[in-house]
Amino acid sequence: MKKLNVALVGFGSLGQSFARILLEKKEEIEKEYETTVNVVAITTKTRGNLVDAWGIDLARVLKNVEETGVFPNQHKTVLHKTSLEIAEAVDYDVLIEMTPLDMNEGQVATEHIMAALKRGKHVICANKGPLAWHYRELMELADENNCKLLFESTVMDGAPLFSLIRESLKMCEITEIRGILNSTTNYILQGIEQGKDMKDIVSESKKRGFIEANPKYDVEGTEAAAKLAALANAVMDADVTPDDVETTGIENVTKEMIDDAAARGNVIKLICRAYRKNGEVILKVAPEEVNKMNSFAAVTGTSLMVSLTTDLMGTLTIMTEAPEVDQAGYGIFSDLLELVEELN
Ligand SMILES: NC(=O)C1=CN([C@@H]2O[C@H](COP(=O)(O)OP(=O)(O)OC[C@H]3O[C@@H](n4cnc5c(N)ncnc54)[C@H](OP(=O)(O)O)[C@@H]3O)[C@@H](O)[C@H]2O)C=CC1
Ligand SMILES: N[C@@H](CC=O)C(=O)O
Repeated sequence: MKKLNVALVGFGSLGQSFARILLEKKEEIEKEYETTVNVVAITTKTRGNLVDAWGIDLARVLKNVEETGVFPNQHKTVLHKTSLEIAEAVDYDVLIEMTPLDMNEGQVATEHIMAALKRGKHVICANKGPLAWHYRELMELADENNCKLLFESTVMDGAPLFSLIRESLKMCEITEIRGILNSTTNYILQGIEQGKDMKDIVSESKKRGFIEANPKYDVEGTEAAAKLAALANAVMDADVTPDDVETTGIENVTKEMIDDAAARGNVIKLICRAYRKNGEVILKVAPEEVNKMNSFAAVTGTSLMVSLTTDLMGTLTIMTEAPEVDQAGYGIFSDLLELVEELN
């Protein structure tokens, strides 16, 4: 049986969701790929870190964290080491980056990823910040060190967006992107329409785990801008950052505006757009009125949709219906399976 050692950097909603999927499918991976996936490190900001070269008892850790919020004391808790030190020193094969989005140039996540790639370790990244600010640099570093940097869950949660483009749109040039890329704002807009209070919607989104650690990033459109920049860098060969995205959030959208739009046969959606103009990639995130007959109007709740306009395959639209954090967990799991297959 081969062994794949994994380090989880961040163990919040997404880290725990991925851990549950890994536990559920562990035996199936062993049967199908003759590979056992071992979690050898889990790091957090405030709960300390776990490191165990023999493999952490993930079921026990999950149970403890779910029930008490802290790690079980049977495991060695390494309090003195930061995530970066662990990324630099622990013996793992794959680092999975799941710390919160930070609009300060995607740090500290970018440092975690660089530390891993420099050591020749593969990386799965759920945090869009590093790709939004440092995509080219990170891909070059991965190439130089013969490593993979995969990031399926950064945009559209676990929907196969990047893998579809990679595997099934070969040699297609993507000339335009139009999407609803942020679940939280889509959910909030629907809540406002139903007369709910913004504070209640935000606290429900927290419980369900899809809102950012800093909810302002969702509401003010910056999370969507980071996703759009990451997507444009990865699939349009752009070299942009979220600072290049003209961004307006939904903080000023009122029930009156939504009702007025409805009277005109429209709904308000936070729309992300990227397109080429005179060789430059233009990026915009803003609330727009969308006709009720348009497919984007049917994207309700946490659902997401992206339309890719291509030179060879026309326009292709992908939608993920009512995703929750577990669909993002699956995005990480699918990246992990790609690595398991590759290393087999
Ligand atoms: N939730 C979702 O539906 C989705 C999330 N994502 C992305 O995945 C990432 C994680 O999201 P989510 O799990 O919801 O976030 P959470 O806020 O629930 O969890 C973040 C985790 O990262 C830890 N952390 C924070 N700062 C550091 C640091 N400097 N070093 C090490 N660990 C740190 C936190 O520690 P502590 O436990 O001490 O707080 C926590 O364990 C984000 O970038 C998000 O944008 C992507 C797709 C969907
Ligand atoms: N906060 C994000 C979570 C996924 O990336 C969203 O609401 O879409």
